[in-house]
Amino acid sequence: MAALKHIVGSVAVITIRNPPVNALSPQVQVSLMEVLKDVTLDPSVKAIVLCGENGKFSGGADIRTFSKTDPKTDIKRMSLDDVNSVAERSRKPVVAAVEGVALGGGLELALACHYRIAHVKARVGLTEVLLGLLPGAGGTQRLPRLIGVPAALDMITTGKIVPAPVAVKLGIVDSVTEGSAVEEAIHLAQKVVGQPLESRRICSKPIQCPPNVDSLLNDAKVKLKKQFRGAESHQVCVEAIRAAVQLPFAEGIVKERELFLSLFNSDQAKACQYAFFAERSVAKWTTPSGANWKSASPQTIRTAAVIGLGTMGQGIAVSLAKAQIQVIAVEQDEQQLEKGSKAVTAILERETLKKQQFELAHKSDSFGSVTFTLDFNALKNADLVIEAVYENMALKKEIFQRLSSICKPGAFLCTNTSGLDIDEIASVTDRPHLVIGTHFFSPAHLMKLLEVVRGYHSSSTIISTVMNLSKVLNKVGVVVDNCPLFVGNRLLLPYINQAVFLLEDGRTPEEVDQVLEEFGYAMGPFRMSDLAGLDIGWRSRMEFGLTGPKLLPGAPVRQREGKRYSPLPDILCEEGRFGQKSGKGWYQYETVGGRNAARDPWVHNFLHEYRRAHAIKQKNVSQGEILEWCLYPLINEGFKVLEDGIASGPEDIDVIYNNGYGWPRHKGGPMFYASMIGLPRVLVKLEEFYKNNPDIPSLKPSNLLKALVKQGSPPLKEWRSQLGYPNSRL
Ligand SMILES: C/C=C(\C)C(=O)SCCNC(=O)CCNC(=O)[C@H](O)C(C)(C)COP(=O)(O)OP(=O)(O)OC[C@H]1O[C@@H](n2cnc3c(N)ncnc32)[C@H](O)[C@@H]1OP(=O)(O)O
Repeated sequence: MAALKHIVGSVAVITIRNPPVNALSPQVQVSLMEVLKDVTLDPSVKAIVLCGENGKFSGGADIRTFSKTDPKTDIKRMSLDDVNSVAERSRKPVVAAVEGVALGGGLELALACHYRIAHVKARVGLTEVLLGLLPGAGGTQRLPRLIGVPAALDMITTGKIVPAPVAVKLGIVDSVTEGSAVEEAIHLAQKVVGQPLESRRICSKPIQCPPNVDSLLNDAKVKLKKQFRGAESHQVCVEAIRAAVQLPFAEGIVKERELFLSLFNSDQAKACQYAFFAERSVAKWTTPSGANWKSASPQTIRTAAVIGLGTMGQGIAVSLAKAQIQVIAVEQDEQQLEKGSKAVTAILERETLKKQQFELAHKSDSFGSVTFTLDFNALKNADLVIEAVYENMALKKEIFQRLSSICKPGAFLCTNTSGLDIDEIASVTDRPHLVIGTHFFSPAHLMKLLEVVRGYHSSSTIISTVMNLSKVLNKVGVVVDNCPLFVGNRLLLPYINQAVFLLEDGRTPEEVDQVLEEFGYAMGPFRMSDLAGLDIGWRSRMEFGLTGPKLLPGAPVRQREGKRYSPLPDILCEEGRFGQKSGKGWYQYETVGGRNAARDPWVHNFLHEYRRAHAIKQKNVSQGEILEWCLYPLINEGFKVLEDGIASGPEDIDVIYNNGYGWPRHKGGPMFYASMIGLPRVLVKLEEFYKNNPDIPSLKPSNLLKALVKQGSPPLKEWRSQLGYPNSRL
């Protein structure tokens, strides 16, 4: 039975049972319906308590069943909404005992109950929008009636999850307990037996609308359009709330259903649900040698050290402190230490304020302490060290040599690098098996992604420890193999190069950015490069002799070793245009460090002169071609990464792109996107591009892509078998 019943006095306690998160699968819904009807008819039962097994109310509808559901028949036959209305119409009081989580359909079920008691650590939210859907079991009609339109609009359109103390202030739950929510709910249920229920039925509540409700909804749509470019579900959620505002409850439910069905089978919903499971699947890492998440023994990190308090080091220190880890932050000179400590303290103060505001000053766990020091010996007690100095192999090796002699045996040594060789760094230590790459993304206290780069000798213990740490830091860790630039930046390189070639061929930064932003990227390649800093790539190209003093004399301006090369980004840097940090790059900014990119006539004039000087003929490229020209080489590199065994599956690449590179989640990730548009199309286009541009090797189609097309383009979940890995569980 998916819903169990036991009787306490005159109270029937119905427990949802579907481990691990008590998802409301169709079977659970049927079972709930039966038990609910049963107890409503049972004269000995005077009140009902609804709870979930193992301290979790419910993680919502069972997402895994969505792809197997035919919306035309299955959803109409039986839906969670039917269960909810039976609970709400019941003449016996129904109390929801919310422990753990009540998310999506879980919260919608709780909203249909007459009372809600939550454990203080419980979290609630209508998260459907993040799955490309809307709360289709009455959530869009009940929540605005319960907590008002503005608060409901915020929660429903963002999928925000709130802790119980916030939920009680908002009016979502009636009270919070530090003890057992089930006991408390039984107690309440007994107390309210016989009391009138009409005022407790949210469906009967009149909706409180602010006078400017129309403009509130319209403004929300504009804001959401900017925040979630191209994503439909956020917009449709607003329309469902508009229905709540304009229509009586029963009609609103009909409209909600209609809007829900318009999203249910969409490609965007499929992409978001794929992204959800892909994130879960990367946690279950495995290495070619057979080490895996199940058999490894992760260690708990209580004290961590950060070396280098530049932008990355600051963010990493804050991230650790926010996770209640004690941090030792080390710098090499007094001035850097003072600058770094001021920055870390300021960010931590802002984060504390945010946390307090969010939790409405409810007592909450404080952050870990951060000790700032110049003394390397202070690292001797650290469980784990993250070196975050700038990208210079010699400097990193010198630090790791010192760490070997200072750190306690067993301490884990991590290097925050975006592409340097982990094995070379590990080779200078006394413990290569305890060395690993941790590629954080800036700002490190906010960005979700952590690329965990295993070296040749990295043990399963360090991999699992860092993967566990990523969860503790509220990040998504993805294990990848060691290769130049790892996974994320390796795919980024051809994408950026292609975008720059477009400038040579006659396009402008604004035109290219617009196409990629309309596709859904948070920022186009030029805006993003300005944000990241153009000097980073420039220094690395100088290091590799592609430009600057190490460049071989006589090298053609637009070629390196016979391959097409654009010196445009180098010239910008030579002009002191490093992006936002210098107030100018591909765009101009209002001030040094400014955020608002504006068209820069200097850049346009410079591009014009450059094309004239090199006699480059302008090409007519459509918006669709700009998109394919930039994205297909990125996807192609993804296939090469899979071929090389650097990422263990397409999901890993997609999770990296969704969480670290601003890829629109509603397009699933680059590999998922390729599977949706069709591998043959990607292959044909790459072949055409490569034929016309044989001097751009990244356009040469990967063998894996060709092999998959030859096999009839199997679904993404079967690609792994081509690589010798077991197929995806998705
Ligand atoms: C219409 C649509 C309606 C009415 C809906 O309700 S849509 C679903 C809305 N619910 C959600 O968006 C919640 C999704 N789940 C989560 O946010 C989290 O899983 C959690 C907070 C519930 C638990 O987090 P955590 O403890 O970290 O565990 P995992 O995330 O690793 O999950 C454990 C396994 O449970 C599977 N899972 C989680 N939620 C669902 C679900 N709603 N349906 C099906 N399966 C779910 C998850 O995939 C993990 O399983 P494995 O992948 O490890 O096998």
